[in-house]
Formats: sequence, structure tokens, C-alpha cells
Amino acid sequence: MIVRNLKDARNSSRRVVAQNWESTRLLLKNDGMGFSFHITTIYAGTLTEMCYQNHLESVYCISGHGMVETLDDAKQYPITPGTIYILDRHDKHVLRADTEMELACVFNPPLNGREVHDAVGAYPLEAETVE
Ligand SMILES: CC(=O)NCC[C@H](N)C(=O)O
Repeated sequence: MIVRNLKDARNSSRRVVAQNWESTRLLLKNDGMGFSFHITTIYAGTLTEMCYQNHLESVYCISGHGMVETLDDAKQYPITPGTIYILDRHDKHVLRADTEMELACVFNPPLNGREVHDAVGAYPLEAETVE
């Protein structure tokens, strides 16, 4: 069994800080589970465009609120605590955080550890691994 604590993980290389968000990757590829699990904080007032071409992602809102829009059909979905959005089609999307948002995110295939978004808002398939 693997047991980890968010507070401890935030004080380690599992915490990755980007411009609009930070994310603590509690479970990664090298754990061998076939998915990764992250607690992500989206900073208040930000707009983040993403398109996970190489991954599927589920995003569950723990706290805060905002809006996610799928860009191919311009559909908007309010995100509040208890809502999950599931990017089952590698959907190009934009997330607007009206307040700081805390999200639980699952990626398949799992992230390696230190990935940040590339120019289209995707992660590469291969990246540095957390030791
Ligand atoms: C909602 C979202 O995808 N935010 C970007 C960070 C990502 N969740 C991650 O954990 O790397």
C-alpha cells in the first residue's frame, strides 16, 4: 500500500508551480497504478486554455468556483464544489477561475512528475520522473 499526505507532498518536488496554477502530484507513473492523481489550485481571476492531446483527464471541484468552456462547440459549464468535468475527447477547453479553485485531477496515462503545459496547453507523453 502507498500512503501520502498532501501537506508533506507540498513540501517536496511533487509540487509544481506554473503561471495560473500549482499542482501537487500525489500519485505518479512510477507508482504503477496506470493513472496519476493531483490536487491542483487554480489562481483566482485566471483564464487557462488547455488541450490534453496525449491524456484523458477528470477534474473534480473541491472548493471555489468558475466556468469551463469547450472551444469546439462554445459550450460553457459552471464549476462549483461537487462538480466533475471529464475530458473524454481530448477536448480543447478554457478554465476561468472566478475565485481560487481547489481541484482533484486524475490523468490517464499518468504523468511522470514535473510536466507543465506546452504551447497548446498539453503535456508531453515522456518527461522527467520524480525520484
Ligand atoms: C484543471 C487543470 O488541468 N489544471 C492544470 C493542472 C493540472 N490539473 C495538473 O495537475 O497538472
